This record gives sequence, C-alpha cells and structure tokens, in this order.
Amino acid sequence: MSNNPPKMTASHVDVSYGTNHAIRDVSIDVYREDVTAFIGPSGCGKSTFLRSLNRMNDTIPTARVSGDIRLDGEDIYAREMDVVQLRARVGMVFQKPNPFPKSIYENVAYGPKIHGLAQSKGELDRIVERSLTRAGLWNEVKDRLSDPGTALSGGQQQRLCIARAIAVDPEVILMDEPCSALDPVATARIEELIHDLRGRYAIVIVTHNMQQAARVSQRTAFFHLGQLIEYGDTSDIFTNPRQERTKDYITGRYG
Ligand SMILES: Nc1ncnc2c1ncn2[C@@H]1O[C@H](COP(=O)(O)OP(=O)(O)OP(=O)(O)O)[C@@H](O)[C@H]1O
Repeated sequence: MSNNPPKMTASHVDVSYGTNHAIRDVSIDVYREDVTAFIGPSGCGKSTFLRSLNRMNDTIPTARVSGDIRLDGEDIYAREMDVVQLRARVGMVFQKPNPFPKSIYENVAYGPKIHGLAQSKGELDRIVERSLTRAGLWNEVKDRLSDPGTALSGGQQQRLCIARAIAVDPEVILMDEPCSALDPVATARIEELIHDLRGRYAIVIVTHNMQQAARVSQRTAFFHLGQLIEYGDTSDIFTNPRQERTKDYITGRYG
C-alpha cells in the first residue's frame, strides 16, 4: 500500500431511498494503487454506496445522497460537475454483462467517439485495440470485430464491458459483483484481469464472495446495515479483524 493521496474520498455519506435510509455516515478513501473490495451481507448497502461514487444514484428518482465525495479533491456533487464526464472518469461495470446491441467494435468505440477522444478512424482503431487488449479480449475477437457484442459468451461480454469502460481512459473503475453471472473459469479470467489492471486504475469491487475479495483486493471495507463497520488492509480484515461484527461475518456466522 502506498502513501499517495487518495484518488477518491467519501466523507459522512448518507443515502436514502424515500424513507429507507440505506447508507449512514460512511467515510472511506480509495487509492489508485489498490483494489478495494466492498463486502457485507445482502442489503447492507454496498451497491448503493458504490453507485454514489459516480452519481449513478442520480438515475433513481427516490435516491437522495448527502455528504461529501471527491475525485482528486474535486466535489463530484458540485453543481458545475459534468455528470457524463464524471462517469467516463469513474466508469462502471455491472453484475450482468450489458453490451450495447451493436458490434464488438462499436461497443468499445462509442465512448471515445462521444467524448471526442479520437481525431481519425486510425486513432479510434488504436483505442479499440488497446482497450480490448487491456481487457484481455483482443486475441479472441480481433477477427470478428463486426460481430454483435451480444454474440460473445457471458465472460467475454463482461470483458467487453470492461474494455468499454477502459476505452474512455477512466481513473476509477467501479465493479458491482462483476462475476456473479459467470462460471468459475470466466470468473478466474476476470480476477486475473483485475490483477493486471491494478495500479493503472483505482478499482472498487463489490463482491459477495469473500474468497474473491481476499484474492483480488488490497483493501477491504465491511458494511453491515448501511454502516461501514471496518475498513483496512485486506489481510487484516480477513485474519485479524478488529470488530466483532466483521469477525462474525468472515467466519460465516451470518450473511
Ligand atoms: N433502486 C432502489 N430503490 C429503492 N431502494 C433500493 C434501491 N436499491 C437498493 N435499495 C435498498 O437499499 C438497501 C441497500 O441495498 P443495496 O442493493 O445497496 O445493498 P447490497 O449490499 O448491494 O445488497 P446485495 O448484496 O443484495 O446486492 C436495501 O434496503 C435495498 O432494498
């Protein structure tokens, strides 16, 4: 772990859906050098908190977010923040792979096109190739770039979604249970990929799978009933948790 300043800081964040208070007073720092895992029992608010980091909760009419969340010191909830730009800087990969109903090439090229990242077709081609290569998919798709993204296997589709996030040169990638719809082989590929991407992007992953959190992350945050109970080095959380509730969860006493 490094002593560099955090990439993102969240301070005293609360999130409610109508009268349901889903996240209470959560403060956390996320570092570029590390993969950060969010763990905790179902309904504890992991996804809700994750979505507050790139304002995806804005798309849910009843959701209200308060507190302070910053990206490189910049308030992401400030009035002048461009949310489209923010979501390119803080990309997201969802539980179920969701490629656009377009070609493999277009899935990756779409973001760079709308953000004006390529001045020519050649440049766009290079971005597509680089993104697919980083997502560990290039060799499997380089001869079929015009096939529909939806024709790929589930694991390939998820790597395509990761390539799509990478294509706009994000600083942070949020992954909400990215392997929950995948078989063990496809899951292992995604875990390897997370390992390869570490350091280039700050990665935050929500996972139900504690072994996965232990394998892929350097920092782990344990949530329970909307609160952040404990946050620290992954090895400490799993071998030497300070809080009784963390210990109970990681030893399988509930959840
Ligand atoms: N779109 C939504 N509208 C209303 N309430 C929601 C919405 N999404 C989540 N909630 C509520 O917020 C609380 C936290 O849910 P959230 O999905 O964030 O938890 P989670 O820890 O990610 O759960 P899981 O592990 O089951 O995905 C729950 O009470 C849930 O019902």
